[in-house]
Amino acid sequence: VDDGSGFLGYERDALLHLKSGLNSPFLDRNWTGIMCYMDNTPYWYGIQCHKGRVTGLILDSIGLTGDVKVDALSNLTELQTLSFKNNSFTGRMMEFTLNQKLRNIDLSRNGFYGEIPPSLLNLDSLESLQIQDNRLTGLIPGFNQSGLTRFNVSNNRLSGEIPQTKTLQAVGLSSYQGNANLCGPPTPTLCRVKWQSVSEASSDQSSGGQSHGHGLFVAVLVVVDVLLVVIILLLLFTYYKKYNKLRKEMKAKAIPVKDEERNSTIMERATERRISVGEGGDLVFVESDHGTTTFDLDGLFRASAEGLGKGNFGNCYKAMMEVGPAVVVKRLRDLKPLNKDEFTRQITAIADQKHPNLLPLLAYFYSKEEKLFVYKFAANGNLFNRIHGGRGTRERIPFRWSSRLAAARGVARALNYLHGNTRSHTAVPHGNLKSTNVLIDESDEILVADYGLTSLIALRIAAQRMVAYKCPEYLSQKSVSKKSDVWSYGCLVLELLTGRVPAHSAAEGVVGVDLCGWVHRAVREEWTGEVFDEEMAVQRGANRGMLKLMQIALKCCDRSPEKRPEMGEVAAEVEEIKAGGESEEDDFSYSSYDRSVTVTDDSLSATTSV
Ligand SMILES: Nc1ncnc2c1ncn2[C@@H]1O[C@H](COP(=O)(O)OP(=O)(O)OP(=O)(O)O)[C@@H](O)[C@H]1O
Repeated sequence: VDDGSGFLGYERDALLHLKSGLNSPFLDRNWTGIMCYMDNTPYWYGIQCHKGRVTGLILDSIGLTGDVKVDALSNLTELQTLSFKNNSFTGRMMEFTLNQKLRNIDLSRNGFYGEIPPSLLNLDSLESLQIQDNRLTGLIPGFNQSGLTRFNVSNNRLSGEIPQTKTLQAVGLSSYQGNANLCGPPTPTLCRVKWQSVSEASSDQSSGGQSHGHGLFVAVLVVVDVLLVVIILLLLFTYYKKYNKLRKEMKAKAIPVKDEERNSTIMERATERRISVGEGGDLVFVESDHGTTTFDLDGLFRASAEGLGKGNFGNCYKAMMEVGPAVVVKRLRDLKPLNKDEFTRQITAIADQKHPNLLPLLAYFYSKEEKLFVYKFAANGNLFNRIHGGRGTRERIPFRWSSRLAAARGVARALNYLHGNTRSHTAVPHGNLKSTNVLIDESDEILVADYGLTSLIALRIAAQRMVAYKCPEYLSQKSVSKKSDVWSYGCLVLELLTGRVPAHSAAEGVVGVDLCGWVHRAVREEWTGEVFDEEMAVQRGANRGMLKLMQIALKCCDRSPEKRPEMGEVAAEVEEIKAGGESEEDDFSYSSYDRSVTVTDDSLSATTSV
């Protein structure tokens, strides 16, 4: 019921009901309190509102699993946009009979199966239907809504003739590709052969030469089918026997790590602890300090897994084994075509990178088809959620200045190490620094993840997907360097200081900010004081430190790479910043701070070269 506060209680209940089936700790933390008030920016992640009513639900790429609760959606009668793109939903595709205002539906890149519900034909306002990359079967209903101009059912298992409606014929061939059994225009396949059942075919046999030929054809088909089934059964039987043998061998070969091994080299340990699964692949342990003694390949494959999300280079799962700490398994895709030795060399280089602020690689698995990385699980999530999650709700734990400074310090130390400025012998740029790749462990230590992938990912793919905060020279040259890392670090610090979602990580429909441009403008136009996240300002004594950190970040975000400082210099400057005020001068709190006062620190303005 609309109680006058600008939202409908039953829509909120419907969303909470929907959430209860989504298995998402992130939404559990974020979807609390009031979802939206009148036309203000919604408090809940992925919600769009108009006059307190839910008009959009955009939950893309956040690793949602399970079934969608259809009865919950039925209560969102003002819904115009629904997007669950790139998650791991399964179940039948839902009907939207009570969501008559739906204009955009995007369920692409999930595991929906079953038929496309014909009730979608009654959605008169439908403009876009994106259901590609699922497991849908059956015929395509005869969509004929005149406004439906964006339609994509590619990469499913649909079959039969594409209906000859104006709407379905107007969209290109690419909308249908990847469905082996679709026929008729716009595909080049003719729908000539009408498949008959065996009984129909044999009853036809008495009626002339043509049906005799057809009967022969069906008989050949049956024989081929039977042969195929026999071959498949034989293969399955052989595979089962081989699998059982390998399991027994594996159990016998698993060797526990001994204390004296801890100081041996990675390669020695890798060789000694190699657990062979025959031609299938190896699980190689490169780190013994994080409970790796407690699992083997079999245990890992049997562990219960929870999807953490789909990244640009593969999917991440949290694996919980019967004993020992949870680990994270990253299933890599789009790798360079490296042979096993080259792959091992690159991994050894990654595993060799050891720093308290780098997420440790525990083990890896290599087979021709599958490459997995096993990492320590960071129990307190990632920096993106820490900065932005649960805003405006009572559950939000404030992210204070001192903790943000600690995060900036941790990342600076890690990058400085990767850039070869400390003991590290090989200097490899990170190339993909962003707040979801900065993790927080159970003791609130900062752990930078995804380092070293530049050497493994196919160049063409890396060029498209790396560098979340894109620096100007990356846009023209498509290459990553230490200087592009420095730019990314500057942007990450600005995200920390402002609490704003940067443009690259904003979900569709959620407004993100070009942080560098925005803060540079604030400095130029002399309203710097207003860009700081209010949440940290409650703590006293942070004024000078915050300004100093912003000054460093802006230097890192210089458009010209040569003018950006080296990571060593940056790390040293960040180390010097004090978390609290030790002098009167440093006292600062937004409660006593006039936000209209401009902070025109000369040195700050001097750093901007935009
Ligand atoms: N070791 C870990 N412990 C806890 N959470 C993790 C761990 N590794 C990854 N995650 C989380 O899992 C999710 C998916 O991670 P993944 O690295 O696959 O994607 P991403 O960081 O969003 O993008 P990219 O592939 O570009 O790095 C992210 O939210 C990430 O923070």
